[in-house]
Amino acid sequence: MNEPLDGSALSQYFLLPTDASEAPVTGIWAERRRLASIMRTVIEHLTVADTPESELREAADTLQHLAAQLGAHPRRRKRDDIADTATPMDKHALIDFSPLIGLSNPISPPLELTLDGNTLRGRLRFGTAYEGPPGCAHGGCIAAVFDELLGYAQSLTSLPGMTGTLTIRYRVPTPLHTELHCEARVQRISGRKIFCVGRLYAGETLCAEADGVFLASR
Ligand SMILES: CCCCCCCCCC(=O)SCCNC(=O)CCNC(=O)[C@H](O)C(C)(C)COP(=O)(O)OP(=O)(O)OC[C@H]1O[C@@H](n2cnc3c(N)ncnc32)[C@H](O)[C@@H]1OP(=O)(O)O
Repeated sequence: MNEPLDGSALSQYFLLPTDASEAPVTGIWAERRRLASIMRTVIEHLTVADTPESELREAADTLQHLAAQLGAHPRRRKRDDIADTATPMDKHALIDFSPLIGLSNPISPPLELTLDGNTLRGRLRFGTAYEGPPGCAHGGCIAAVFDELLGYAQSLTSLPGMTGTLTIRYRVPTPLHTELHCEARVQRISGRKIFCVGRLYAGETLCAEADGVFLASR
């Protein structure tokens, strides 16, 4: 059974977290994002800079102090995030810690998503921390981007499921420190199975393609 998908209908299900049309985030989430952004820069410097031992020691001591300070607070419950999403200013909260798109998660590249009709579009840049072959992105990191991208595309159907199978075809090496763009869409739905396809480009160059089968919840 194939079901047609209507982009305008899909867009109302999900607020994309990094959509440029969204109002700026302020307060605690803005500070979380700022901290994550600075941490990304620290990671980049750690992986590329020829830093002297004394400065590395000083940086580690400083971060150790910060880690103890941040760790002194009680853990937030996931439910707090979900409750936050009920307020207009905190609607990003549910996905802000995603490892791929989360602006409050320093391990995210981050991948920026926007919905364009039935196509989900993404932009990202891999830093040195994502290196696989010299100068190129790690294949596992590329797969993770596709899992998120296709995963979001299937979520927009309002039949959100989990990744069952993700197949990647790596066409050419994906460069680091380069603006990349990607796209995904739902190809068809058959029972609980949602079939998605996606592509990743550096400029006009097709770097990788993905096919994903997602299984909607019973
Ligand atoms: C807020 C939203 C934001 C989303 C963005 C983030 C996206 C991130 C997505 C993820 O990373 S999800 C995490 C990675 N995935 C997993 O951990 C899934 C682990 N696997 C499972 O939980 C189950 O194996 C799964 C739900 C995928 C399937 O189990 P079921 O018991 O529901 O499947 P079942 O055995 O009933 O089979 C139903 C149909 O699906 C087929 N099928 C089962 N497993 C499959 C599979 N793995 N791949 C493809 N097809 C599969 C199966 O052949 C069958 O086809 P037919 O109906 O035609 O007979």
